[in-house]
Amino acid sequence: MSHRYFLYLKPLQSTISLIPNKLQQLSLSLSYNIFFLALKFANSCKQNQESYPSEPTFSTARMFSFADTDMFSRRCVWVNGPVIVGAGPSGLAVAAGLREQGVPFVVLERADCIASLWQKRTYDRLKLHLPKQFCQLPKFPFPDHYPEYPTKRQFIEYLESYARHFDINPQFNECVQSAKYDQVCRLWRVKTVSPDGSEVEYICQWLVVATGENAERVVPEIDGLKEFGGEVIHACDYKSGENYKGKKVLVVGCGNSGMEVSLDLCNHEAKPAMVVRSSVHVLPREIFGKSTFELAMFMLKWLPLWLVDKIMLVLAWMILGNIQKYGLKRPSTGPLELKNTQGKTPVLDIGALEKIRSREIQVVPGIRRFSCGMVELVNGEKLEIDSVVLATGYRSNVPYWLQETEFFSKNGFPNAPFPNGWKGKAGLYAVGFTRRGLSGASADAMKISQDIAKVWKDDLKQKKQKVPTHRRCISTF
Ligand SMILES: NC(=O)C1=CN([C@@H]2O[C@H](COP(=O)(O)OP(=O)(O)OC[C@H]3O[C@@H](n4cnc5c(N)ncnc54)[C@H](OP(=O)(O)O)[C@@H]3O)[C@@H](O)[C@H]2O)C=CC1
Ligand SMILES: O=C(O)C(=O)Cc1c[nH]c2ccccc12
Repeated sequence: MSHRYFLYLKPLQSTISLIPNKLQQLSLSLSYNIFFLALKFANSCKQNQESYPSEPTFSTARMFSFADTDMFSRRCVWVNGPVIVGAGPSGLAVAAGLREQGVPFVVLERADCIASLWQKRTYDRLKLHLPKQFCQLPKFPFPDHYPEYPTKRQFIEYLESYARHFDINPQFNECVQSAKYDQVCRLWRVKTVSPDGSEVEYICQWLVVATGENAERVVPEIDGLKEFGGEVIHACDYKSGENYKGKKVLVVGCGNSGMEVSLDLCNHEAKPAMVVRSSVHVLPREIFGKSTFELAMFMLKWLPLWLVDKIMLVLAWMILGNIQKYGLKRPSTGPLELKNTQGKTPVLDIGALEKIRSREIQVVPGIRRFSCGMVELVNGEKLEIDSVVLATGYRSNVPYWLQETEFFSKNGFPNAPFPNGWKGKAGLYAVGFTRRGLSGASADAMKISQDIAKVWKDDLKQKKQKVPTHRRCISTF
């Protein structure tokens, strides 16, 4: 189906690659002409879209490949529609919305599969900890038989079927190195590199950043970690506790990852100690049989955030008791306000607290330094340990590749506070950076696909109108 739209100008490329080196320099000036010719060509094809009667509703983005300026080493691809960077839930949701509205697109993905965070960087026993209705993407619900909290496998299968349903076929193994807006041609230039070293430049009118809040692991520098000598992994490489039986494992961090890794280690008869260096909100996953998250969202419809926070804390205290005595100090800011202001997710307890109470998970304060086979804590206590799991969180990687400083801040999140962080200038969009989980990503995705589709359709209408006018002109002569 896509063949008709992929026009690789092979003859041009091979002709040029035969030109000797000196002449290649000369032809650089020509290449801009080639570029604009290609743009014109692409635009005229867009204009003639209605002349393809058999065009499927699910059309692939038309891409025109031609020789590029960089000594012709990099293939250049014109994308007649948006480029979406990232094939996680956010990127897929935008792609689905565009597909529904007949807007072509290209999805670029550095990994060799969709949703690589879920497929490759999560542990085996992971379950979504929000109920399924908050985790499904637009226009395609979870299968009815899915449980309230789908497993990682079920979620991945859902995403695979989502991509299949909307005929989304990302360009895998293409890692975006840089993206910048070209003021001259008023288009985005997105450069990718593949594992074999081949490079491609995509040129497009719209750029959708869907690389996520968790694109890179955070690995803190801790004194003496190099001298430790034992195994040190990040939580994203932790699959299960089966190889840790009987081992003393230091889990650094007490977010949802730290808690769930510690719990999994316990369930595999390992001996975890979990570092809590500051404070943490722990809430039960359910209150009186109802999801805590759902309850909070419901209350937020009627009550101010500070009051919902107070109610949540009273309920948490009633159900969990005083957790301070186990070393789990609560932050002075309420759980929802903390999530909103600092992006720090409260822990939704799925059993770790029980293991903390029974001392199967030991809670320890911050780390002073590591030494051979040992860790020294800030209270001076020394522990012998076999392994370390760094559950120290994730960060966005946008500043490393997007050459733009107005819309995105240095931390890789949009500057504008929710709900304004989805749309920048010059066709730039961000999806899945609202710190509101998958439902936040879905809401962004719907706004973005509608916004782009509107311009796309207006453009098309204008061009359609131009054609008959032109014909009329001819007929009067
Ligand atoms: N089942 C599910 O749905 C799951 C969802 N998640 C989600 O994934 C996201 C990421 O969670 P997570 O990986 O836990 O990351 P978080 O960023 O939530 O937590 C990182 C933790 O590491 C601690 N930390 C960082 N550096 C150090 C250090 N040098 N010494 C000691 N502690 C340190 C932080 O402490 P401090 O607060 O003091 O900085 C914090 O407790 C969250 O949104 C979470 O909800 C995660 C796991 C499971
Ligand atoms: O998992 C995340 O990162 C989310 O943003 C969603 C989320 C999980 N648990 C929560 C508790 C309060 C607010 C949002 C979340």
